[in-house]
Amino acid sequence: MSRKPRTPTAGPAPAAAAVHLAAVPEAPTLHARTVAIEDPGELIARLPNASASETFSWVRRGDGLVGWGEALRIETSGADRIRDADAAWARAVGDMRISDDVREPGTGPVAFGSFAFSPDSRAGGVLVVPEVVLGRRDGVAWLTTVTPADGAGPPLAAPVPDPVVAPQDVRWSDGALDSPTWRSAVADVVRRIRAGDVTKVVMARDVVARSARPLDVRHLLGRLAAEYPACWTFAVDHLVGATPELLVRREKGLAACRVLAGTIRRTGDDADDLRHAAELARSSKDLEEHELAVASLVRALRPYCASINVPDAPFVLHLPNVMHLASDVTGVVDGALGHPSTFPAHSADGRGPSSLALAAALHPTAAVGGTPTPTATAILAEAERMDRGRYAGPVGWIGADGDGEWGIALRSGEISRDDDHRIRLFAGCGIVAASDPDAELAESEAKLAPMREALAQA
Ligand SMILES: C=C(O[C@@H]1C=C(C(=O)O)C=C[C@H]1O)C(=O)O
Repeated sequence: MSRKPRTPTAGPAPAAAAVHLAAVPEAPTLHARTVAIEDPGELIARLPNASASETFSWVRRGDGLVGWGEALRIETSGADRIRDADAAWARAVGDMRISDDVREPGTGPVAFGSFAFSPDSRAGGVLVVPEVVLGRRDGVAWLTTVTPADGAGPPLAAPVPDPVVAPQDVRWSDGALDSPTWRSAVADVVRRIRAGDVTKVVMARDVVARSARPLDVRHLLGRLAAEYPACWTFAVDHLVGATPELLVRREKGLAACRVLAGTIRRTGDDADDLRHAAELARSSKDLEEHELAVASLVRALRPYCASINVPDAPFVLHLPNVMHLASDVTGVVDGALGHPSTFPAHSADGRGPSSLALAAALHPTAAVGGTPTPTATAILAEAERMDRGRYAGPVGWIGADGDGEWGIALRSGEISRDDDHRIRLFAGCGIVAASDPDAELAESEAKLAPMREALAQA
């Protein structure tokens, strides 16, 4: 983990504070203030034109959070990247002055975060507290500002944003592997599964897009939120996407996870799609893949929960591009089970680990790694021949009491830090003994569709 003071930007924004595990005496105390506001309209439409590293979103069906600017940044790396960030956040909120008139999940200071899939990735992990957060939930709207306690901060009103810029002349190129090479890598993995080395391996691929104009995160967010309202449309530190999969939400002592595994493509014909949905719900290949994913999630969640509810059978989640087998698993988080809260000051009742500590315990799930996890992740790292970066890692937000929501960063892309015209998109598929490499290539294309379409000009 490293301290990273923000590079100063123009305008009246306050200087960013930095934090690490030890006390940082020179860092200014931050003041987080939340006030109720009139309905701001579409949250994403209120984002100003900030850089990709200072634009934040976590929006579903119009509710959620958007943020901009950077008041505090926590960077981590290695195997403990998620737990270290959780501990640093607990300390940071302990040092803040907080005034919160609204007291809903997502009010008070929040940190948006994203973490690399692999402990070995150079992408590490990050939590950023924006200078301004705009939120809405069930008809209640609020604005939070985070400023040095002794300084003047941004005004307590959302700015009028400037026009969104669409991409132009987008050119596509291969990522680490071209399609035929990825297809044969999948065929090799199928052979290893049939030989009994492993049961399931999730194989991902990347493609690269370059726009003649710099990419405007708000364009991508707007398109994704409009087309995929059932997904969580996110932006954190250059990573942008709309994921249908919830790694874990923790709210008032209850954990909720949405596990997806088992996929078919949409045809565009409703009657055909309904027939395919029924086939998906009966397909032994997909049901087996799904059961593996649910069982591994439940195994990882059990040590933290007094009770867990697992549905008897999955439902079919219909998205515009694909349909998935889905299970919503819930659990009552219990701090008395030997995993006390990381937030003692905020959870004196011992309500157990924070949302981020739970994310650390659950990542990587079988849905994005495979089964058994250690063998599967070793095989995928070798077979994919790329660093996944933050794709398929936890992405979401955490509040001052440790509650928060963490999705799995799927259906997403990472805007290059060196070239804001360039974005790398990712998609993966669960490979089992019965997998057909051609069908998996087509499935990966269907999973790339949301981001490919969001990059379209008009
Ligand atoms: C890995 C991805 O998706 C995952 C794999 C799925 C599958 O193989 O059926 C379904 C949903 C996700 O858990 C992706 O979208 O990149």
